[in-house]
Amino acid sequence: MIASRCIASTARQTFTRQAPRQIFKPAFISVRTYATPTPEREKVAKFKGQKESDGKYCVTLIEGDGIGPEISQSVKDIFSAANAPIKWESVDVTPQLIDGKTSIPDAAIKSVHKNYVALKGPLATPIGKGHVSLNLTLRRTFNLFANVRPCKSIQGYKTPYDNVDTVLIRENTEGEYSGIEHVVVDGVVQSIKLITREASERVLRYAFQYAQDVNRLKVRAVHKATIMKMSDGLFLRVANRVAKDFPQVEYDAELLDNTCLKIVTDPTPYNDKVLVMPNLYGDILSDMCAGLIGGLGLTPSANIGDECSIFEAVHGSAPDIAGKGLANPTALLLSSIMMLQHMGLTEHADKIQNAIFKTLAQGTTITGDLGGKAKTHEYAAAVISNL
Ligand SMILES: NC(=O)C1=CN([C@@H]2O[C@H](COP(=O)(O)OP(=O)(O)OC[C@H]3O[C@@H](n4cnc5c(N)ncnc54)[C@H](O)[C@@H]3O)[C@@H](O)[C@H]2O)C=CC1
Ligand SMILES: O=C(O)CCC(=O)C(=O)O
Ligand SMILES: [Mg+2]
Repeated sequence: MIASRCIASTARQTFTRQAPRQIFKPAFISVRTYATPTPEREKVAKFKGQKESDGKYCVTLIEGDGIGPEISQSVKDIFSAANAPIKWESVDVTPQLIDGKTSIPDAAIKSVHKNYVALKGPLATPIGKGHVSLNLTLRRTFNLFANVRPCKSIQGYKTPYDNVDTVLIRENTEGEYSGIEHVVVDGVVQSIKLITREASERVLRYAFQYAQDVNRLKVRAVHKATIMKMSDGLFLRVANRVAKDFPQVEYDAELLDNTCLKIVTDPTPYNDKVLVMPNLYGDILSDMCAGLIGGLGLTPSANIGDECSIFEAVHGSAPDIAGKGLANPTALLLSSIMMLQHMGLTEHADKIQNAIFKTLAQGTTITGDLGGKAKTHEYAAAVISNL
């Protein structure tokens, strides 16, 4: 049911050659390099939310499962200490199964539509309970077609590579995540990877526009069209065609397995590129890039749509450490920085971001995943003291 709804809604969309209306402008990956607005960046639409009478913006908060509430609390505490003009509107997204279809409660949908932005903790996907991934459902419900996943080395935290600076843009609504699976006969199942020209074009245009917008003028499409000749073949053909509309952006393509090999051997050549790819490849590669800089506790992401956007960490609900105060809230915090930047609240973004990086560089109050002993709330308190 979900899959057919997705196909139908994709088909209804009018194909457009214009740039997507909202381009996320990343402070996290670019605070020094891209601080100056350029005419190109002025062209993109601004965040549509309005300040309320108390001078604050209302943002939907989905705390999530597992470690979600703990790391969300850190964000709330730090935002409050930093006097960030944000008012949180917590919503429940416990999935409802109606006629075999996973749906988000209406109140949550209304809240995100009203506020245009949401911050989201991780959501566990129940296995074997009839639900498709709630994350995927959210991305489809709000048509969040591009998932921007930057990954940058943290000063003071030593990893095999000192200078990682990757940006990955993942198609976020279809591909291997379409959820179209069925049993052919007992012992034989089929899972369909759905690729459409419309969704491919939409994310590819976004990637090229993004590259141009942040002056990172190389786009590389990552694919496996040698094997998935029709599906990845279509994605690649669309990439080749869209590239022609962005002559100032250098473009090439690379096979996924080769990208994996090269990026873990030496990530440096990827520091000037925007990687764009179908859904599953982006899911896997983004965890791999997180591994290059110290793990999933550090990597943020932005799910971008034309109407609204949801910011979340790359990681999941971490059931192995949930409820123990061991989680690193940095990934969700950096996602909230991306959100502030998206909303044009750059001063608050910079202030909180600097405190996070200072705390990590000091290295005295860091969480266990980074080799420290601090509990989640102790790390948050250290960030607050560095504000
Ligand atoms: N966007 C989302 O909401 C995502 C949800 N999930 C869901 O999360 C659940 C658990 O998935 P897993 O495969 O265990 O992946 P996971 O990302 O939750 O955890 C993988 C490993 O990284 C560690 N880790 C993750 N975040 C951390 C943090 N902030 N601080 C310290 N350590 C951290 C965990 O302890 C675990 O050892 C599943 O139900 C999955 O479907 C998975 C990925 C993304
Ligand atoms: O929805 C899920 O269960 C997993 C999602 C995921 O891995 C991701 O967003 O990176
Ligand atoms: Mg993932």
